Amino acid sequence: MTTSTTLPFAPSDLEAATRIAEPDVDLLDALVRSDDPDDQARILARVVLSAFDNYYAVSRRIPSLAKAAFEARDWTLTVRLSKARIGLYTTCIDQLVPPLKAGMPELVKDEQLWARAEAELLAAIAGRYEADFAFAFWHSLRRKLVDDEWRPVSYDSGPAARPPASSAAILDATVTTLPIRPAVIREILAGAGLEAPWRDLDGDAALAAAAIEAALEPLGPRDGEPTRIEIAQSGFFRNRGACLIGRIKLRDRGDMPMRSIPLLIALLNEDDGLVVDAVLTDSDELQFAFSSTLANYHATNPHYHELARLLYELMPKRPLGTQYSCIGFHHLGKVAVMTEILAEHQRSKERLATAPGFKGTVAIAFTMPSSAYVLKIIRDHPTDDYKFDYFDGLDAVLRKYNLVHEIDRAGSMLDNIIYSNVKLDRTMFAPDLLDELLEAGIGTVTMERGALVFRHLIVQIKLTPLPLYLGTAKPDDARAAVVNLGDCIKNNAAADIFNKDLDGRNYGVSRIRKVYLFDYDAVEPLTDVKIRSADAPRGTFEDGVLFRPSDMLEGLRIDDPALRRAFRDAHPELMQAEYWQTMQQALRAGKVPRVMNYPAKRRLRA
Ligand SMILES: Nc1ncnc2c1ncn2[C@@H]1O[C@H](COP(=O)(O)OP(=O)(O)OP(=O)(O)O)[C@@H](O)[C@H]1O
Repeated sequence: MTTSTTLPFAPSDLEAATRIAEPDVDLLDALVRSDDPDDQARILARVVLSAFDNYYAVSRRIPSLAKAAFEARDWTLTVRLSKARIGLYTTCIDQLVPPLKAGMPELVKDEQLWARAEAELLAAIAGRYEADFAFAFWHSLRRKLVDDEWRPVSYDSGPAARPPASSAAILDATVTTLPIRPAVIREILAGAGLEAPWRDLDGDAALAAAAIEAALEPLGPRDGEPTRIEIAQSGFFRNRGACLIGRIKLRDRGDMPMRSIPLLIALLNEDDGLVVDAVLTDSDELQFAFSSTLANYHATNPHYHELARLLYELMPKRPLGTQYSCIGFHHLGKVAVMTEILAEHQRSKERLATAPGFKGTVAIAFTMPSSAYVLKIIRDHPTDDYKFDYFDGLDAVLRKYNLVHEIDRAGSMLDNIIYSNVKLDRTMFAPDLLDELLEAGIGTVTMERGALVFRHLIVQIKLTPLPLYLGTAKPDDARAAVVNLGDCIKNNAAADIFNKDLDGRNYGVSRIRKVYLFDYDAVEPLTDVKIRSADAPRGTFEDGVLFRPSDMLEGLRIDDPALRRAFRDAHPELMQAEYWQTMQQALRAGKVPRVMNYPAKRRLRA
C-alpha cells in the first residue's frame, strides 16, 4: 500500500489558512473617537483581545495542518508551517502598533487608561484556558508601544496566572500486565489517529514491544505484574517526523517501589507507509529529541500547560520554562523562564554575578550559582581584547542572536530568549557586577528606583563552558566532548551557520553531555564565507569572511595535545577545504542535510 503523495495545500491555501485577520477597524475607530475614559478602556481591551483571538485561532490551526502535512508527506509544507508559526505572534502585535500610535498618541503615557483597560481585559478573559496567554499578548503590545522609552513592562502572568497544571488531564492510560504484548502497542499506534496507512503495523508493534521489554529489564519486571502505559493525547509533529510520548509505570510491588520509564515512539511516514522508526525510553535521549536547539514540535493538544508539565516530568533535567518553547509557545516560555529566574533568586537568596569562564569581549554574562540560566547583555562597544578589526555594533549582534532563535538550530546551537525593557531589582546583583553594568559606556542598562532596567536581556540555558569542562572532566569524558564539538560544528554548518571565531570557549557542554554553540556575535552564513585551501597564499587583502580549514585546530585553542589529536582523528574532514565547499554547494542547491535527533541504536530497523 502506498500513501498519497498529493499535496494537500497550494501555497495560496497555506497563506489563507495562516493569514491573521486585520485588526477590527470599527473598534479602532470607536476607540479613537471616544473621549470617555471608561469607554476607551473597554474598547481598548476589546481591540487587543480581538487581535489576540485572531492570532490564537491561526496558531491553533497550525498543528492540525502539520499533522495533515505529515500524513500527506508534504515536507515543503511542514517547513513553511514552522516558519509561518514563529513569526505569527510578532506580526499580530505589529499590526496593532501603528493604528494605536497614530490614532491615540497619548495612549503610551496614559497609565490610568492602561490600568483600567487591563482590568477590563482581565474580566473578559477570566475563566478562559488561554487567559495567561492573552495577558502575555497584552504585555507584549504594551512593551512594543513604549519601545522608545525606558519603561519596563512586567513579564509575569499577574492575575491571569494559572495554578500549576497536572499532566494527568492529558494522558490516556492503558492498564495491562507484563510482558507488554504487541497487541497492546498495536492498539496504541492504531489509536493515534493518523490518517495514513501503516507499512507493517503488526511488525512494528512487535519490534516496539520488544524494545520496551528490553528497556524495562533493569526495573526487575515480573511476568503478570500490573503495568500502566500513559500516552499523551497529542501528536507531536516536526520536519519529517512525528512522535507519541508518555511513560510506562510499574506499581509498588512490596519488594520494589513504584517504577516508571519515559516513552517516545518516533514515527516516520515513508513512501510505502507509516513506520515506527525508534523507541526511546531514556530521559536524556528524550531531551535530545525534544531539544530546544531543534525546530519546535507542533502539538495537536491545545493544553499547553499540561503538555509542558508532562515534558518536564519526562525530562526533569531541563527547566519547566524551556519546555514551553519546544512546543512552540515561546512567549509563554519567556514568561515562565523569567518567573523561574525570580523564584530561583527568592529560594536560594543567591546574587547574580559574572558567569564562570572567560569573560566576554562583546557580552557581559551573569548567573546565580544554582540557576539553570545565564543572562547576557551585549556591550555597546567591545573591550580592548576584541579579536576582530571591525565591530558591527550592538544591533547587528542582537540580530544574530535573534536569527539563531528563528532558525532550525540543528541540535547544535542554544536557543536565545531575548527580553526587552526588563526590570530586575538591584538587590539581585553582586556589587562588582552592578558596577560593571552601570559603568560608563553601557548605554543599554540604567538604574531606576532601586531596579536595573535592561534595554535587552538575552537568556540562555546554562552550560559548562567547554574550557572549564575539559579542565575537570575524566579523560574519556573530555575526549567525548571534543569529538562532540566536531559534530556540533558540522551541524552548525548544515544549518548554514559558521562561527568565524573558532575558539572552543564559545561552546558549552550540557547536563546530558552534548556540546552546543552559545556565542553568536561572530556567526556568519556559511554560504557567504570564502573557503581557502592550505596552500592558498596568505597576506593578500580580500574582502569578506575568509576561512582556511587548515587553521581550524589551532583556532579551537584546545591546549591538551591528546584532545587535539582526538578531534583531528574523529573529524579529519573539518580541516579540509573540500568538506566546507561541498557543504556550501549543498546549501546553495537548497539541500537540507539530515540532522539525527536520536541515537541510531534506538532505531528499530538498521
Ligand atoms: N549559555 C551559557 N552557559 C554558560 N556560560 C555561558 C553561557 N553563555 C556565556 N557564558 C559564559 O560567559 C562568557 C562570555 O559569554 P560570551 O561567549 O557569549 O561572550 P562574548 O563577549 O561574545 O565572548 P567573545 O569575547 O568570545 O566574543 C563565556 O566565556 C562563558 O564563560
